[in-house]
Amino acid sequence: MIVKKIAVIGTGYVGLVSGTCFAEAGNQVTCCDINQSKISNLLKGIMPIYEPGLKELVQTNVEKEQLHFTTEIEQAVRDAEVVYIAVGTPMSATGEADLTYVKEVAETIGRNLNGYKVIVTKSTVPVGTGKLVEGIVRNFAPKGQAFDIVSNPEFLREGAAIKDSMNMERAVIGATSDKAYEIIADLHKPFTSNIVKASVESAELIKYAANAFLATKISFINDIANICERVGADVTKVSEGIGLDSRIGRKFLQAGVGFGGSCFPKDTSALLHIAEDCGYDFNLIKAVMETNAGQRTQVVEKLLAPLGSLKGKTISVLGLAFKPDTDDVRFAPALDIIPQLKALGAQVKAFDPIAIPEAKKQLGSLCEYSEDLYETIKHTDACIVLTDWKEVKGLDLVKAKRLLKRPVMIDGRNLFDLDVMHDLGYTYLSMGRPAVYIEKVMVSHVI
Ligand SMILES: NC(=O)c1ccc[n+]([C@@H]2O[C@H](COP(=O)([O-])OP(=O)(O)OC[C@H]3O[C@@H](n4cnc5c(N)ncnc54)[C@H](O)[C@@H]3O)[C@@H](O)[C@H]2O)c1
Ligand SMILES: O=c1ccn([C@@H]2O[C@H](COP(=O)(O)OP(=O)(O)O[C@H]3O[C@H](CO)[C@@H](O)[C@H](O)[C@H]3O)[C@@H](O)[C@H]2O)c(=O)[nH]1
Repeated sequence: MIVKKIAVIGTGYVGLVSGTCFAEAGNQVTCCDINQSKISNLLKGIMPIYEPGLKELVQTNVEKEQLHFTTEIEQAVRDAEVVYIAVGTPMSATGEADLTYVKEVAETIGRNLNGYKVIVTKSTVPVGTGKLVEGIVRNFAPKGQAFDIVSNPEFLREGAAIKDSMNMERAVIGATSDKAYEIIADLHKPFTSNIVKASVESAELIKYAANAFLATKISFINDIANICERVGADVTKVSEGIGLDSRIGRKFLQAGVGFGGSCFPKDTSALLHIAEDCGYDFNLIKAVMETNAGQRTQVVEKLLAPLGSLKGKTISVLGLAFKPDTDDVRFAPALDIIPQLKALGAQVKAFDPIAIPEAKKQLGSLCEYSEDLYETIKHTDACIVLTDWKEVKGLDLVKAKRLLKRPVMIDGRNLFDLDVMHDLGYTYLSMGRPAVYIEKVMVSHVI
């Protein structure tokens, strides 16, 4: 690999992780952001996100002087040979990807183009954004200044971001020239030997197709789970039975409260808009989104079955993050479900080991927060499992039952064994598995 000077614009989950990994591979990397406090914290060694292994890797590369942080984006662009765009592309009010930040950055790059550079989009962007960025850069760049555009989408998973980036299953590179392709392929040599060379448009679509396919697997198994409940089958067995067929595979077949996070909800919606824009009615993806929304309301319906009304009841919610090992709460099930519980008259106590500060920004005083699992459960009428944190998986069920006012658990992640829950005397309603129903929901002794 030939060492490069790289500017990464946007120091969020993707920019910070990929910038750090490029530095770890020996490149000179400057991560830039418009958010002053994010950059000043990073300069003090304070990470803006929770991601296993990130802090240590940042520290090592800052000490080696291979990783730098700045808000001076113009200078970073001027100094770089490769400029990565890693800003957010959030869901707009109408459901498509909002390209405001990408366009802003393209203008900044254009204005500061002082020699040949490869401009790479890592943000998830609709097909055609490569051309859009090219047009903006050309508009603001000095006349005749050469540059190339590359689409190099990101596939990391939150909670496993460093691992995924240092050891990619594949890299996808769509470039406007062979020269640019070779530069970006060379940068990826330390991370993977599987490189898919595609057009810019194909690379852009690969990202959405990958996320939509995974989301489809989840909604498919959730639909099967809903059928299981009606016919007395167990979705975990169905999932195992189909997943052992290598053509299907076992991954992403865990039924539950539906997918959340910063990517699947927004990217399925953006793909629907991409399809609409080219005159294609993508019914499958509409159904995937619809099934997912339904999984959220189901949890509340399951709670109403044993409790009747929620008025005057207190419910404990186990897990605020959209999945374990992250503090990200974007489109987390808890953000939908806690307001539903409140609207039905319940008081809510919520547990999370890491995501409370992020959740508070969204939910405010809608619930009480605690990092103590058993304090959260204590004196509540029922608990709902929303995130498969290891702390929740390892819950002492005997102790939890003693602390609960009623032994009622709604499990949105299918964490516990049905026989165990039955023998312990829980009313236990999970997703796509037979209900464990204790006829009389007794008020148990609270220690
Ligand atoms: N989070 C993930 O797991 C993940 C994985 C793959 C792809 N993606 C995609 O990558 C992109 C970034 O996602 P993220 O989760 O890292 O977002 P994020 O919100 O965590 O970070 C984006 C950063 O860009 C900064 N920014 C915005 N405008 C800027 C500008 N004009 N100049 C400099 N910085 C600016 C913001 O301040 C923020 O720090 C999105 O398109 C997302 O869909 C995300
Ligand atoms: O069998 C499963 C697997 C996942 N999920 C849920 O699906 C969501 C997404 O999970 P995951 O894919 O692990 O998390 P993300 O960090 O959002 O990663 C996805 O989104 C990223 C952003 O585009 C991509 O880069 C990754 O490849 C893609 O996996 C979470 O709410 C999970 O709880 C399920 O409900 N059942």
